Amino acid sequence: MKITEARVIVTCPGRNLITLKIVTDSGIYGIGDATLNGRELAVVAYLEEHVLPALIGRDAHRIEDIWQYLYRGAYWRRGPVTMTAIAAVDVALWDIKAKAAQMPLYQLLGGKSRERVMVYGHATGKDIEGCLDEVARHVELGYKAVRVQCGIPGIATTYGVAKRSGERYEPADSDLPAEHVWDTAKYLNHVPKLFAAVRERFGDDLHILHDVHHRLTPIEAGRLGKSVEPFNLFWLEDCTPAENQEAFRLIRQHTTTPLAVGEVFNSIHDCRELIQEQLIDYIRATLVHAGGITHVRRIADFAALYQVRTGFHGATDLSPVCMGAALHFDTWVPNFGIQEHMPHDERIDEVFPHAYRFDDGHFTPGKTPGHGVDINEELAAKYPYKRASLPVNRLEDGTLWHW
Ligand SMILES: O=C(O)[C@@H](O)[C@@H](O)[C@H](O)[C@H](O)CO
Ligand SMILES: [Mg+2]
Repeated sequence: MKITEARVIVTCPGRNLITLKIVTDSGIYGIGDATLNGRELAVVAYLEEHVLPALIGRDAHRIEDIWQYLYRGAYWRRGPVTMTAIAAVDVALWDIKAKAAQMPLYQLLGGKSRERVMVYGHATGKDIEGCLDEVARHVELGYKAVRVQCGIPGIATTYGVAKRSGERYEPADSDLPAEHVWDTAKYLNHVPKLFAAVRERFGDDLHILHDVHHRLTPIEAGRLGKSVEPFNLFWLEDCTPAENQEAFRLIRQHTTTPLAVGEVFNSIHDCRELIQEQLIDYIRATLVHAGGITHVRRIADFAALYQVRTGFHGATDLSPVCMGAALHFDTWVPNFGIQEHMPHDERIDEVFPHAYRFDDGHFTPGKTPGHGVDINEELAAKYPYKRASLPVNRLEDGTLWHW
């Protein structure tokens, strides 16, 4: 089955999303997500200049060989741009192979390990009360797990909180980076009160998750983890920047609060020690940014050896193509933990018709051959690209901090 065409589709139905479409001489085509929030056109250039011309004429069934060709053959290995480009090709080829086999992708991976996939939603609020109302709405919708984020008194803008209540949270909200201000002390004094209020109102069974978004030092993360142990969080996410994997040894010495890391990782080398030393409990690296199914399957299998479970990133800046493929992966992977779910804007759902369905706090991926997601190219063309940048973050004294 020869690759005859490979093209990138750039669209912005409410936010920029990049899709790769690979067409074969059998008429079967596959699509992959190539979206890297705030750096979209870098991936487009990488694909169009350095990858797609080399794909034409290759056998679409040789997924592993093409992956190795694009990884080892790049010379300049790893990095978010390279691995997102490779991921888009990889997921499109797995989509093709599953369609050719006339089976849903999870069957090709090894069949179902579960009937449905537990997801967590995002409850945010300008203050604790506002967040509690959003938790109540998610519980009403059937979610068994909710990520809670709220504004911090004395800090103007906080990660994860929409500008206006009820609005969708979109971090890439300006042409050039907006400047946010942060104060760790105010955050550490306030956020345990949020978890206490959630437990008080919703009891012990609701899974509570929280994203620190890389902002603490290791000892501050240890202090926070210890202070919130009474609230039995499902996980504390990105509690400190994880380039230095050893930093998590210090955190682990101080707390049993489960730790999740990895949405910014793009290869197994970013998380090998974290997994091997059991410094984390959930690995978040997902298909679109970590080299696709072929590589993330290696990460998941390695994590299984150390009882680390998957907890894929699933923000709205990852397209329905990534969500669809991830849900098939989640349905198969034996060491599944949880899947992040932020509902996409209706315009995005129209551009990307999909087979996955939400019910009672869980998703099912659908049974259509492939990953079950398509793209309406005519509709996609109606939404031209518009540059959007992620914010930067400064401490109150002006120090450039982690966003
Ligand atoms: O856990 C998450 O979903 C967040 O960390 C993301 O919203 C992240 O900020 C965005 O994906 C960045 O583009
Ligand atoms: Mg996160």
